[in-house]
Amino acid sequence: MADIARIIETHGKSFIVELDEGRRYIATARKKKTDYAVGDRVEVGLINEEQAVIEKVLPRSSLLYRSDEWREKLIAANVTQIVVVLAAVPSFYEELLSRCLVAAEDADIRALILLNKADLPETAAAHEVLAPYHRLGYPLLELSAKQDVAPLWPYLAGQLSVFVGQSGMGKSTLVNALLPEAKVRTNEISLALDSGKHTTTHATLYRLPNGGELIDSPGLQEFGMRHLPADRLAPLFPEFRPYIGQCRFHNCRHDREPNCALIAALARGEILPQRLNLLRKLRQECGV
Ligand SMILES: Nc1nc2c(ncn2[C@@H]2O[C@H](COP(=O)(O)OP(=O)(O)OP(=O)(O)O)[C@@H](O)[C@H]2O)c(=O)[nH]1
Ligand SMILES: [Zn+2]
Repeated sequence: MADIARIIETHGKSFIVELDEGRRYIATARKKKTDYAVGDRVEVGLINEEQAVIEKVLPRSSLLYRSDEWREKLIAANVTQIVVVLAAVPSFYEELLSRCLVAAEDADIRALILLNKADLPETAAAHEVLAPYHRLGYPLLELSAKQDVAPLWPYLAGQLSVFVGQSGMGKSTLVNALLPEAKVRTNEISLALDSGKHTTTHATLYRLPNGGELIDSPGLQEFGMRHLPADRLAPLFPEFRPYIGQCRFHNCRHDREPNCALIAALARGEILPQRLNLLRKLRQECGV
């Protein structure tokens, strides 16, 4: 009978899987075309004390992935929350945040906007930029990973959270502060699996002392969403939902059409220009 395990680390085509009782194995996929993500529950065949083969993936409650022109890349499976780590310095891409929020809506999971480096004086200006997103209904938490991560604990309890962020936002500092036994980060198996590669691009799942779990994913610079059908995009912006179906043309691109409900809402100051622009951009990326 096959054993059920969870993927807790991904290293390219190699994985570390953990059985429910806690035993860990290095695993590879039976099939050539691997499409597994950290957080996936999988059926495995055990080869010996250290190695296993992944036979198949079990149904996922959620899946986060990104796609550019050429390929799709899985970010994490079965997560219940995406934590977008931002900081005032270096500056962050507001559009990347918005894309993460759209991805969270699509995956039907929570999103938390985390403004790190609150000890820096530039944080007040960054907070101003983020306040409109908070008004859309997304929680916004300000803290300093270097000083105190305690305010974050209540948000993580009972959730499987994936931390995403651009390089330099302090994601590693944050994860290390949440995991006092940070030596797990550089366990020997992981180092062996990464050897010979220029960068460590792996994602890792950690258990937190308060019952939550977190996935530390590689730095995110781009978030392509070509996989989303154009007609499904607008509802992923919660503040656009009241206007959907109100445009004159049912296939409105919300671009230059007359009697577009979103353009009218923008003119009345009811929606943000950068959000409508992102919707248009995502539609264009889909080729519509
Ligand atoms: N002032 C201040 N600096 C911080 C804080 N958290 C992290 N930093 C600094 O920000 C820089 C980047 O932190 P990292 O944790 O390496 O950032 P990262 O997001 O993991 O970036 P990559 O490793 O490039 O993916 C480091 O110099 C940290 O010391 C904070 O709360 N306050
Ligand atoms: Zn329209």
